[in-house]
Formats: sequence, C-alpha cells, structure tokens
Amino acid sequence: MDILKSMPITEANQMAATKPTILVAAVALVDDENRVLIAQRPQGKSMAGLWEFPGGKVEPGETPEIALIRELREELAIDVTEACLAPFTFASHLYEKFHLLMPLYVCRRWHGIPCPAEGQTLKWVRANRLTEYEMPPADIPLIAMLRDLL
Ligand SMILES: Nc1nc2c([nH]c(=O)n2[C@H]2C[C@H](O)[C@@H](COP(=O)(O)OP(=O)(O)OP(=O)(O)O)O2)c(=O)[nH]1
Ligand SMILES: [Mg+2]
Repeated sequence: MDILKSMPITEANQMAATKPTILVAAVALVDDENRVLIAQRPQGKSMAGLWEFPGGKVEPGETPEIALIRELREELAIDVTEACLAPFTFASHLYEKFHLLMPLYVCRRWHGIPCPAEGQTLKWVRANRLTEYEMPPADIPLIAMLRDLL
C-alpha cells in the first residue's frame, strides 16, 4: 500500500480508517555469534512460507512484553524475562485487510533451546544475510535496522 504514502493525509487516512489495527509483538533473538533467529510460517497460516521474527498477536489484557513471553513459550519453548526484552524499533504497515503495528524487541538472553514447537522451520541467520529470506512486507525496513545494529 505504498500508494498511500504519496496521498494527501486525509485521503490516505480515510482508506486506512476502514481497517483495524492489529498489534503484534515480535523479537529478534540474537545468539553469541550475532545471528538472528527467523521462523518460516507454516502452511495453512496467512503468509505461509515467508520468514518472520518470532512473536504473535497481543491479546486483550496483555502488554506486548507479556504477549511475547507467552508466544516464545508456545512457539519456541523458551523462557524469556521481561528485563531481557529490549525495545528496538517497530513496523507500521498497511496490509490489504488490516494495519499492522509491530514493536520489535531484541533479546540476547533466554532459558532453553529454541525449537520449532508449532511446525515452523527455524534458522539462525546473520543480519547481512536476512535479505536472502523472503519476509513479510512489513519486515523489510526492519532488516536494514538490524543490520546497522548488529
Ligand atoms: N510474528 C510475526 N508476525 C508478523 C511479522 N511480520 C508480519 O507482517 N507479521 C504479521 C503476520 C500476521 O498477520 C501477524 C501475526 O499473526 P500470527 O497469525 O502469527 O499471530 P499468532 O502468532 O498470535 O498466531 P495465531 O495464534 O493467531 O495463529 O503479523 C513478523 O516478523 N513476525
Ligand atoms: Mg506467531
């Protein structure tokens, strides 16, 4: 929906206003070798086959951090404490059916070994090689920011 970016603000706003905002919390887990963990979305889900940062929708009553701690337990079977989640940046992207607002945290400490608990494929990738993996459109600006950080 890049076309919105070149529209007058009122017109762009009318288009966006008809779509709900979905809050998704995501994390770049970074290992000792400065590699980032990405997961391939399983078949049957929206955007199946694309690589993403672990995380998921923030449910009513949750903070983004609490949602992320829950998602990391469900998706990767690891335990993370709130203190180890450093806010890094965010994605704001208008998809066809919703507007995605996605805070991205960076985390270097967790308990357990990340394993694919929900049928995903996991991969540890250097930041400068993330572009070799197809990611959702919202994630594209995040890749460059991670490359600068790492
Ligand atoms: N986790 C994650 N989601 C992303 C990324 N980029 C991106 O556009 N998304 C989108 C895809 C989905 O529309 C939405 C996340 O929803 P999801 O379906 O994975 O949520 P969830 O883990 O709570 O899964 P579910 O229980 O609803 O199936 O955010 C990303 O890097 N990580
Ligand atoms: Mg998810």
